Amino acid sequence: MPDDLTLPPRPDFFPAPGGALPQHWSKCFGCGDDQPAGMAMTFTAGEGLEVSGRLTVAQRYQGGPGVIHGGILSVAFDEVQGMACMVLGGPVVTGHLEIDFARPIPLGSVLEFRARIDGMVRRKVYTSAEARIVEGPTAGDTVVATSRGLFLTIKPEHFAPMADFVDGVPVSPFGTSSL
Ligand SMILES: CCCCC/C=C\C/C=C\C/C=C\C/C=C\CCCC(=O)SCCNC(=O)CCNC(=O)[C@H](O)C(C)(C)COP(=O)(O)OP(=O)(O)OC[C@H]1O[C@@H](n2cnc3c(N)ncnc32)[C@H](O)[C@@H]1OP(=O)(O)O
Repeated sequence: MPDDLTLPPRPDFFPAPGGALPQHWSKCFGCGDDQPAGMAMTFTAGEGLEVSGRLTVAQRYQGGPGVIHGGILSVAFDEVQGMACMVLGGPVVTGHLEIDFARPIPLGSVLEFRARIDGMVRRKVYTSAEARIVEGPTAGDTVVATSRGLFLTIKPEHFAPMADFVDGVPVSPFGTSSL
């Protein structure tokens, strides 16, 4: 990480700690309630710049025998670190994401993710996150996976060339929540 990073303020529009965060896009595979095949993650604001996310590890997320697929875990980290960027009040996309898979995560577990912005320079937003199993046979305080991400702030027009590929009219596009 560069050493000239700054931290954004926690904005007035951000919910109080424990408050639900809106979806960023209702057709999102990670969090959208207009995406039946998706992962239906939910998010709440934490203290300071922290954001929490929850994922129930469904049977269909299996990778190795009885455990979560690493790609699914990567989606969850992408999502929660993207949501941590919501304090910026504008859109971001992932430029780089890295994951450390520290412990096996059994199917049926409920994972809690905590993420935050560690610093920014120009359009670059450096984030980190960790996951714990909060429900299930191996639940505990152990960190089961960690992640670092680089997000780039973008203009909303970034998505304009892709508009024709959206699968139908979103029922409830930006700024909605299934909570
Ligand atoms: C997915 C929908 C998101 C919708 C968001 C809408 C509203 C929501 C509001 C808040 C967000 C809330 C929640 C988001 C939740 C979940 C997020 C999921 C996010 C995703 O899942 S999103 C899909 C995967 N993602 C992509 O689809 C990106 C494809 N990609 C590109 O579109 C370009 O690649 C882009 C835009 C990344 C950069 O392109 P660009 O031309 O704008 O910028 P440029 O190249 O000039 O780089 C500027 C500075 O970043 C450095 N830099 C760039 N890339 C780097 C890399 N990889 N590693 C290290 N440094 C990198 C350069 O070195 C330079 O650094 P320096 O300033 O020091 O010179």
